[in-house]
Amino acid sequence: MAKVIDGKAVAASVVEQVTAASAALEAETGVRPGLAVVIVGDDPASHVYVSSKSRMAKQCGFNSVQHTLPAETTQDELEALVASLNADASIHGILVQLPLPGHFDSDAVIQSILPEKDVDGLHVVNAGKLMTGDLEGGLISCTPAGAMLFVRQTHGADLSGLNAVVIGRSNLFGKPMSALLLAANATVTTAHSRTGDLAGVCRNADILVAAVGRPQMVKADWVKPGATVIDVGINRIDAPERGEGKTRLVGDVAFDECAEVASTITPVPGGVGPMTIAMLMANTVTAAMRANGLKPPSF
Ligand SMILES: Nc1nc(=O)c2c([nH]1)NC[C@@H]1CN(c3ccc(C(=O)N[C@@H](CCC(=O)O)C(=O)O)cc3)C=[N+]21
Repeated sequence: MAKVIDGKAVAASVVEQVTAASAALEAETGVRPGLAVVIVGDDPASHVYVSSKSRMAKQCGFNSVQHTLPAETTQDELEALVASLNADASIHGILVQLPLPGHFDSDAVIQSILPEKDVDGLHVVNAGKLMTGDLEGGLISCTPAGAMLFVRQTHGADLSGLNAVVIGRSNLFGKPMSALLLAANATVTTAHSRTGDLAGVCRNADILVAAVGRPQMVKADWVKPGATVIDVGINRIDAPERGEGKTRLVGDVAFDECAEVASTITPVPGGVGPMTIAMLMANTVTAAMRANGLKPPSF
């Protein structure tokens, strides 16, 4: 049976470091890190995530502000809000919760955020810094940054000689994850829905990262014996065994069977999810310290 990574515990230790850095910033400059979270529309799942982000921000000692806009908000109105947050010196991090309702040009909204306040790491400037190996100068997308912390805890900082396979190629996760693994000297394959013999490709992986959005798709015979398996999927499926109409969260990995083959594996829930929020806090304190001429710790 594989070692199961406790994402909540690792996230708690990151949050502890963030809280200390935030207190040090405030003691030295009188400035509290400011995080603005913008949510448009009334998707209930999004509201759950946003409230846990606000709660965690307060726990870190941040000034946390939430802007809740109606679903009918226009592109111009949303970009005007971002512009006012860009100009607000008390705000160091801006997160626009995705997905936005269908009538928005999400990319235009994201690119309107100042790169130094883009705590999601989605601005082309931040994506470009990551792709060109400048890991210290920009802000890195929270979920891959969190997944990478698990990888470092398991394998150390140098992945020389190890094969890593990332299933998924989104700008939010797959591409930055592949870039981080490559920067750590892994030999990286970015697999996706059009990959041939996906199972065979995955069986080569010493580090297998699944971000496909298909419940329990990765099976035991896709996993190299002794591999590290990181599950980035969050899928809600029916759970009639829990009672009529009940659901539960599962990842993209068939956990029980893969845990028999892997040496280390992350659970869902309690794996990458809590780390995403912790790394958002880390990016916010990083942005606030840089804005005030201090060198942030490395997380
Ligand atoms: N601009 C933007 N940035 C994001 O980072 C972003 C976003 N939009 N939109 C939605 C997704 C999703 N996301 C999650 C964060 C934490 C958990 C999390 O903590 N999950 C818990 C379970 C939570 C539950 O029980 O529902 C866990 O995995 O243990 C999940 C999902 C951030 N996202």
